[in-house]
Amino acid sequence: MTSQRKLDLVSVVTIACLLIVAALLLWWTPGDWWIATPRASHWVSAVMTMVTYLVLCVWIAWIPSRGPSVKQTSYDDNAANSLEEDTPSDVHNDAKVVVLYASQTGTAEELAIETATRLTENNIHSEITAIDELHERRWCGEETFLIIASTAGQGEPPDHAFEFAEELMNRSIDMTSLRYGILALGDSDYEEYCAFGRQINEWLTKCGAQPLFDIIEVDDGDRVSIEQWESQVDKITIGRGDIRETTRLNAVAGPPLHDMQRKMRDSVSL
Ligand SMILES: Cc1cc2nc3c(=O)[nH]c(=O)nc-3n(C[C@H](O)[C@H](O)[C@H](O)COP(=O)(O)O)c2cc1C
Repeated sequence: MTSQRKLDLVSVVTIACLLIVAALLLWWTPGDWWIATPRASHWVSAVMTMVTYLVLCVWIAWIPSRGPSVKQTSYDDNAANSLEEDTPSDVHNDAKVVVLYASQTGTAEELAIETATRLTENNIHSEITAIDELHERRWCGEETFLIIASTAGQGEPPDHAFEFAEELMNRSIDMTSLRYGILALGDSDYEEYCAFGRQINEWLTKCGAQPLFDIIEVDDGDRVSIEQWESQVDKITIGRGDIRETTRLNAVAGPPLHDMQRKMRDSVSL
């Protein structure tokens, strides 16, 4: 329950209690209770009480507009967001992180969901989407992308990202407003180790995007690299505590795979 709801509930309960007390007093006082015209001093104190009450009501109603505002962000108002004084230096003025994934057998997608969950726990807005489903113009916006990309085939992108790699990644786009981090999944047994993640990194660098940290490569699910990624994700902060977290799952992103499913999948891919 939000604090505003709690306040509303307290107000309702208080008013109900006062009404009950008033009814009891009315019932308890027999006969005429308005026995004489009040004295002037009583009128004065009654008027002062009323004025004080009204002033208090106006003051309480005014408090929320002075307090910290809840920032609602949308893609269109990113430019309007301004750096706060307490914003850490490696952090951006965008209150949302877009988690992109390219995945053949689900590991990158699963890690994307975990990353978005982590961001949500850190009170950061996030959005998950497959890398090829993001609208083209988003790549030149003032955004922050966390990209988790695996390599398939012989150094190729996963199937769903094939066209994206062929079309968009061959274009030069102005990405100077974009900040990004990449987690490249691969297996050093393959000649083209983490090739697709590296290609994305190269493309973004060429287009002028700003890396938040060096590309992190994960060799066959290496836990240490994933923990390194998690600690980088934790460093992404907006420096404000008043932003409500929302995670939009644009993609057909099911729940994270259970260990058993993962083991089965790994044994299939071996
Ligand atoms: C058929 C196949 C081909 C792969 N080719 C490569 C490759 O060329 N380079 C590489 O670094 N890893 C390669 N890998 C390893 C995957 O990138 C790695 O297992 C990754 O974690 C899979 O992530 P995903 O489930 O999101 O697709 C390959 C894996 C499979 C099953």
